[in-house]
Amino acid sequence: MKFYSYTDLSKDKVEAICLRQLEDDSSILERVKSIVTRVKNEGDKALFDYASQFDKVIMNKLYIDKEEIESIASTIPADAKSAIDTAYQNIRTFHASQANKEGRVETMEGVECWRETRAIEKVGLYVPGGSAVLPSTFLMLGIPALIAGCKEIVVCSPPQQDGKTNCYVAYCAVKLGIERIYLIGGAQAVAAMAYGTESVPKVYKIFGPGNRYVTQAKQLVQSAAGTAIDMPAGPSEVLVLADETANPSYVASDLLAQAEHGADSQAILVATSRKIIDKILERLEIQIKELPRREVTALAIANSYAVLVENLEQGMEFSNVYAPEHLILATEKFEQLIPLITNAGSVFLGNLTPESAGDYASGTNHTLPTSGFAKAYSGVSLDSFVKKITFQHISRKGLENIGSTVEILAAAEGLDAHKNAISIRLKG
Ligand SMILES: NC(=O)c1ccc[n+]([C@@H]2O[C@H](COP(=O)([O-])OP(=O)(O)OC[C@H]3O[C@@H](n4cnc5c(N)ncnc54)[C@H](O)[C@@H]3O)[C@@H](O)[C@H]2O)c1
Ligand SMILES: N[C@H](CO)Cc1c[nH]c[nH+]1
Ligand SMILES: [Zn+2]
Repeated sequence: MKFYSYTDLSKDKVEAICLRQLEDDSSILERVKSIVTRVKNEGDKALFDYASQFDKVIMNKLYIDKEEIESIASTIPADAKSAIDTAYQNIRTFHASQANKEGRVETMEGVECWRETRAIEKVGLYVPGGSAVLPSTFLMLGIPALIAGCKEIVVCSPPQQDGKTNCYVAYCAVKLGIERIYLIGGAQAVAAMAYGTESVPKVYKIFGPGNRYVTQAKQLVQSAAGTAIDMPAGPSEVLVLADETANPSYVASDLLAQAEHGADSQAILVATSRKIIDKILERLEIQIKELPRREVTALAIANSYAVLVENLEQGMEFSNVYAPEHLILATEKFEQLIPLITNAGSVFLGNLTPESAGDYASGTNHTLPTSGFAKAYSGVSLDSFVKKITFQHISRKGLENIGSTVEILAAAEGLDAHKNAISIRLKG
């Protein structure tokens, strides 16, 4: 892990180390463009070919239906079933609490404005399944989609070696009432949902995290096909801000938890003394040896760094520039830092709140902006699955009250037809 001392870094250098761009980003874009174009032009045929090329599976059908889903789901071990049930309940409770009805507002006497919520009718959910299959993501996307009332929910997830999905994903589908899973992964899944193919329905908005192919494809179809996306939710990352009250073993475990997602993940340690950094890295070296995914985890750690800061406030200053997907405040003084947070996807407070709890089961959503997009995007929530439509109603009294304001502003813009739409009513 590289090391920096914050006070020695220029502003430009801080910006530079916060960039998540990797060397081959432009080649990923070219590859994704060609995949998306082929799916758009050739539909299912391209999907079958890509399954064989990237997922190493020969598929004779691009999906599994209710009966097969139920049969796969029935093989789930009892403890996993009950863990999914608990996670489902917590995620449902938290997301259901986000459904706030707004009232009507009278901005002037007789001028009433309000918003009504409507579900996005057709949504596409991407459940990652490359280096690890993530049924937890299925819950994170499926539950708010159901609460919102989305009518058509299309689900894509890469085929596993047997050309199917696993029992955990299948059980999530049963719980969510999803009757078809498309076994398609990567950029080709995103393209299929954006343009539609013979088998895959076209959707209005695509949700879900994924590797750099998936994330790049979502950004591409947003501009090329006009498909909305939740946000760029790419390779996982965490920034841990630690002081002398942190537990080094806990911090090491949190850094490794995100690093194990993939070689392009990042785990950033920001600490108030060199001694704390050394202790945490010592623990990390011990823990990593025990991990089954230690090789890929080590690559992510090599792509990560530690930053020495003078105090927690300076640590927050750095964190806000980095804008982490996950921010862990490994300090007993977390309360005083909350007001200083301006950019982060999801925040974990204190020494007993591991980020893994949010990944699976506490209730918050784990689909979050990465690569600095937390500066402008929120993570997935119930809001992501709905549109807020504005309404207004103006009475005769309201027209009299607002009329001249609109007429004068329309005249100022030289738009007489706008002005007339008021004048004609005032006269009538
Ligand atoms: N930001 C978030 O909210 C969040 C949440 C969960 C997971 N994640 C991230 O999601 C990612 C999941 O990645 P994954 O790879 O395990 O699964 P994935 O499902 O995102 O990608 C697998 C697919 O990538 C495609 N692919 C693989 N190699 C390719 C190549 N060389 N060219 C073109 N396409 C290729 C294949 O089609 C394959 O099906 C991880 O980076 C993880 O950190 C992020
Ligand atoms: N940490 C991921 C979000 O970046 C979510 C996840 C799913 N499974 C385990 N972790
Ligand atoms: Zn995770």
